[in-house]
Amino acid sequence: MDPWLIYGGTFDPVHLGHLAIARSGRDALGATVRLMPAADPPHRAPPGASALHRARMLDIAVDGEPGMEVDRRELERDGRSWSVDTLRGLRGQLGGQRPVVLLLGADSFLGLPGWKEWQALFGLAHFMVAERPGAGLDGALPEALRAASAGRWVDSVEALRASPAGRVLRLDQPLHPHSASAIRRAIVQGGHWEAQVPPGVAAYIRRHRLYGAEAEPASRATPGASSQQV
Ligand SMILES: Nc1ncnc2c1ncn2[C@@H]1O[C@H](COP(=O)(O)OP(=O)(O)OP(=O)(O)O)[C@@H](O)[C@H]1O
Ligand SMILES: O=C(O)c1ccc[n+]([C@@H]2O[C@H](COP(=O)([O-])O)[C@@H](O)[C@H]2O)c1
Repeated sequence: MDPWLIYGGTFDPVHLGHLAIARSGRDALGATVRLMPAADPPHRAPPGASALHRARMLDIAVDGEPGMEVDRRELERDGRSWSVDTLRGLRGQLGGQRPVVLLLGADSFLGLPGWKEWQALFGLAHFMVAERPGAGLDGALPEALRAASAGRWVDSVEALRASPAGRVLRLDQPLHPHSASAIRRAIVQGGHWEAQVPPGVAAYIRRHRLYGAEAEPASRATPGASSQQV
């Protein structure tokens, strides 16, 4: 059965690192990747942009990307966006046999023991983990996670296809330096940030003055150019 690949995040804002690992996950698994913005993300400060803006930026980012979709299921229910609730809902929709793969960064995976009902997650989905600068997997697992993931590590996507849940795969991909908090900081401080997000997302951030961004200076606007209005 074709795996269901889901990539949850705050995406505040979506950046090129997100898109790169979404593409890697999609290509490795040969499955559509569904980027799922959290409405009310647990374990972090409230996002700088509303869920509506974050989802629209994702729409812009995936536009024209084959095999990439935005999944709004966490925006369509009330309350905090606990992953265990999301995955149980997904299981209700897909049944128990279809492989479900949760794509996430290594920093998120290392924090798994802090997630709601985290041990139950292994019964609901596989994990595909993307390392990032400062968050590798070698020797870094907290003891509870090391114990819970022992015997679950696999080294090929075929093993993810072969069962519904419970395996962990390190995604083979180059490291990407981008981070949403660094981008938000650069916007506030007047630093360079636009090249770290897709051009349409940069335009959207300026148009809506998100994160304290200034509207694009008139001198840089191209007369007659039609930027995509979303
Ligand atoms: N450059 C990256 N490489 C690998 N994984 C990443 C990268 N950026 C984000 N991720 C992962 O994508 C998921 C969603 O990330 P999130 O939306 O929180 O962005 P972020 O850049 O980590 O944001 P922040 O800097 O605000 O924490 C998380 O699992 C995170 O670990
Ligand atoms: O369910 C939880 O307890 C939980 C705790 C922390 C993070 N998550 C999920 O992990 C994904 C990445 O989170 P973040 O904060 O790095 O954007 C996103 O889908 C969150 O909802 C989920």
